[in-house]
Amino acid sequence: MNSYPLLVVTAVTAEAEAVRAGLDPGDVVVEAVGVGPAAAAAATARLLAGRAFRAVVSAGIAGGFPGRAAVGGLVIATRSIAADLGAESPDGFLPIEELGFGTSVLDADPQLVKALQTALPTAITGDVLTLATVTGTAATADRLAARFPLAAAEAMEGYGVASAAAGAGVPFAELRAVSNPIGPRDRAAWRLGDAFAALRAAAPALPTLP
Ligand SMILES: O=C(O)c1cccc(C(=O)CC[C@H]2O[C@@H](n3cnc4c(=O)[nH]cnc43)[C@H](O)[C@@H]2O)c1
Repeated sequence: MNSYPLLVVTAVTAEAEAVRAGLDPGDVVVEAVGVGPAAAAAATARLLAGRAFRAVVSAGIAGGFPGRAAVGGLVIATRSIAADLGAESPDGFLPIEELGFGTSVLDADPQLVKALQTALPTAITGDVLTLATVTGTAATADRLAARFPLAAAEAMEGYGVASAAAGAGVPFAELRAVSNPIGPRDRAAWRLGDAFAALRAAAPALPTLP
């Protein structure tokens, strides 16, 4: 492990506070960087340009694919995938790879994934989708589940944070606590308290990351 601090970025302050509540002061730098991939990428790039960090973790709450990730549970990303980066066509969605403009898939650092798995043995591991629009219908949920058979969760920042990390040459990981099932929008049913409690309980694993 190098001596630089770990950077943990969340979307909103409530997520950052849940992570900080599980840490000793000074263990890790935790910053809220905004909602969505663009805000997350821009703010993370700025943070990485201003100070040396040994790694960056995108952390926060997420939707879980029913039958793959339970509400209140944790998901460690193997890959962060920009699921809506591409083009629609009459024959279905065309990812950016098929348009010839780069990649929609960014791998998490294998050493960070392994360290998170060791420290958080009850967490599940899978792909985490990044979307600019929260899924709110059964049809979209089913379509995403079929397109991404290894996806356990969706959130709005991971791919943006991963892009900034790749640009800075810093290892990246994503850790999510599931607040709601992915499907028909029912904001009142989001279990924010359970997800924040899971984030807080997971936080002591963060300073152990290489
Ligand atoms: O309403 C509140 O009190 C509140 C407190 C803290 C956070 C929120 C958010 O809405 C956070 C937005 C954040 O959550 C991720 N997220 C959660 N569920 C999903 C989902 O089903 N699909 C996509 N993203 C989800 C996302 O990363 C947002 O940045 C509210």
